Amino acid sequence: MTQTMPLLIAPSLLSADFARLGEEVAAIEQAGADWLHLDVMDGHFVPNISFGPAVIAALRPHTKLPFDVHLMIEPVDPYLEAFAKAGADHITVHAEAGPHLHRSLQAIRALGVKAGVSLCPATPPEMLSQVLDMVDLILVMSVNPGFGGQKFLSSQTHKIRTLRQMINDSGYPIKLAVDGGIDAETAPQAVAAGADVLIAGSAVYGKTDRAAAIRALRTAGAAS
Ligand SMILES: O=C(CO)[C@@H](O)[C@H](O)COP(=O)(O)O
Repeated sequence: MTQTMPLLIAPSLLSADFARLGEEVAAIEQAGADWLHLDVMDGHFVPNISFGPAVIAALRPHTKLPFDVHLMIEPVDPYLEAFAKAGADHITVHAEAGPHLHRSLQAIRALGVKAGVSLCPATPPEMLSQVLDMVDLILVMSVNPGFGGQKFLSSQTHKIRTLRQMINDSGYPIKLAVDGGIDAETAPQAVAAGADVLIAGSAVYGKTDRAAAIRALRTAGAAS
């Protein structure tokens, strides 16, 4: 499939140097990123703990990039307001976290934030058929959530394709993001299947020249 939508690159802060987060955020804007992806992990929904709203609020003055906050936490509803106040532009929740996805999406939009929903590798795309009118972003996990640096699961390309079709059929302007194991080798598969946002941790923050890493992803995506 030829990419006709603008391809957005969202580096994941999870692979940044946590001792220098303010500088790492500013540097990625300079390097040409479109969004900053912030992975929030609770040690319960996923087997890792990252950071919470206080860190996000502290980083907000360091960049004008949209903050794409991915909540891998359960429960999620009690924390939505805190992440909106911290400066999130998008809040993505997991369909598997529950208890009521519809209610969570309503709450995110009521806070004036764009609403996203993410699917783990084992979750079928049809789970989203009843909420397409309520989402601005769908995030397909192409690894099991919890850690950076894992291998891209090619099995997820079929799901990306199905979701692209569902989005096009719906007529809603929903972004389709892919997250996990994205690099210049795997980006073409994700984009060819219909992704228009590439989230990448180690392939950007893991490199010394982040601008070159972002360009490499754009070039790879455009070549799909
Ligand atoms: O949400 C997650 C992991 O749970 C991702 O955002 C990873 O942080 C992506 O890292 P790489 O696979 O690109 O290194």
